[in-house]
Amino acid sequence: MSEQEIKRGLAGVVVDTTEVSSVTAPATGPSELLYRGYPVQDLAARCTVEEVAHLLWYGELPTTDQLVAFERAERAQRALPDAVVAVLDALPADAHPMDLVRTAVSAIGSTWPTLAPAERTREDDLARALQLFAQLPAVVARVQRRRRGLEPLPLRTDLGWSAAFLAATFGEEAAPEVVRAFEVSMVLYAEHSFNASTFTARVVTSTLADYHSAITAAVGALKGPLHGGANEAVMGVLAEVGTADRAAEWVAQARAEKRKVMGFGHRVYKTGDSRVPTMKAALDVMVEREGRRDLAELYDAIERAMTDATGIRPNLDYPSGPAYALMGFDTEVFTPLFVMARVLGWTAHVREQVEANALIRPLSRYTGPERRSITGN
Ligand SMILES: CC(=O)SCCNC(=O)CCNC(=O)[C@H](O)C(C)(C)COP(=O)(O)OP(=O)(O)OC[C@H]1O[C@@H](n2cnc3c(N)ncnc32)[C@H](O)[C@@H]1OP(=O)(O)O
Ligand SMILES: O=C([O-])CC(=O)C(=O)O
Repeated sequence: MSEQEIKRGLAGVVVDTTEVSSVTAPATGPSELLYRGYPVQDLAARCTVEEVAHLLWYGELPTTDQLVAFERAERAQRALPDAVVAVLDALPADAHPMDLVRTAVSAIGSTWPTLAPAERTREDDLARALQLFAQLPAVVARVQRRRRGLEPLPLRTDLGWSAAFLAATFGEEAAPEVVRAFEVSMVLYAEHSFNASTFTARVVTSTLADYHSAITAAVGALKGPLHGGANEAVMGVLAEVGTADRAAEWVAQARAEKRKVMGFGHRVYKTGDSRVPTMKAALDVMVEREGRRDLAELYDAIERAMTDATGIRPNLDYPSGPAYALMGFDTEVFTPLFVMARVLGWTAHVREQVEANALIRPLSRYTGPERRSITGN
């Protein structure tokens, strides 16, 4: 057993099967991401987040009647429970938004009964998933407004999930192209197989722990800058580089210092993240709207400099970060936006784990001191 090859970070290890999504990343040629068989680009172009939620949870895109019922159920649950509002309001206003979101998910969980594992049903799990999907926008909108000293606004129920969130955050209905750009980002962020946060949710679920423990842990895993936190960290890169003409020199310096450039590289995709072109198109819409050619030039220059110097390609966080900035979000709120979408994938995987559970418990190779005795006092 001790002679087994160690795959640090589980790189390249297939640990289970999944029907939720597939990531194909050949050594050469284009990569592909499918949600239950559908290319993510097609879903981003043609579907709402609500339709994608239905697909991820139930395995199929909704019929017209199913969508009406699904939207009605989601809209009915948008208001936060009083207990969750009280918890959020008791936390420091300057706490990192991801800390507030993580605590909110845990607090939402406390409003549900803890079920014995044998009592757990698919219906109950899906009801919890729907509530999280419906209420996370209220949490994030509240957090964003509080950072600006603004009173929270209720989520409107006459608007779709994305439009209602943007209206509750910024106090007015967003233009249709902004809603679409945001919606595209949400569809692209919704699911990505066994990434670190989803795997975290599956590990917690594998112990038969409760639903919200798994999702709370997943939020924690997403916060790190090697994973979801990179969309926030990208803004630091753009700010440091400053202007397009400095990109090549800055990248050379980062390489010399062996610094990771946030928003670039990926554990699975080595020839490019299949989601980037779609998100870049959404960013371009925001750039045109806001008249920010300077930002687009800076973005392109850093990408070119990275590709020329290292061959390392951008991941989804690279275009998402500046797109969210142009939509008007604070940088620290970018990863909570990722949570709002990825909760769909996490909850789909939690259910899959429950339905074919095996405790996730790998082995380690001990490299500490040899067996020894306690001597003296
Ligand atoms: C939605 C998402 O979560 S996507 C990921 C978001 N994360 C980021 O953008 C953070 C920046 N990127 C990274 O740190 C990495 O690319 C990761 C963590 C995402 C994947 O990394 P791994 O698969 O573990 O590869 P690893 O970090 O070992 O990198 C392999 C080589 O490429 C280099 N490399 C990888 N990414 C980067 C980067 N962003 N900047 C500079 N060099 C990089 C590494 O330094 C390493 O070089 P070496 O072999 O000379 O030591
Ligand atoms: O798959 C990964 O490792 C990271 C990622 O791109 C995601 O979670 O969307």
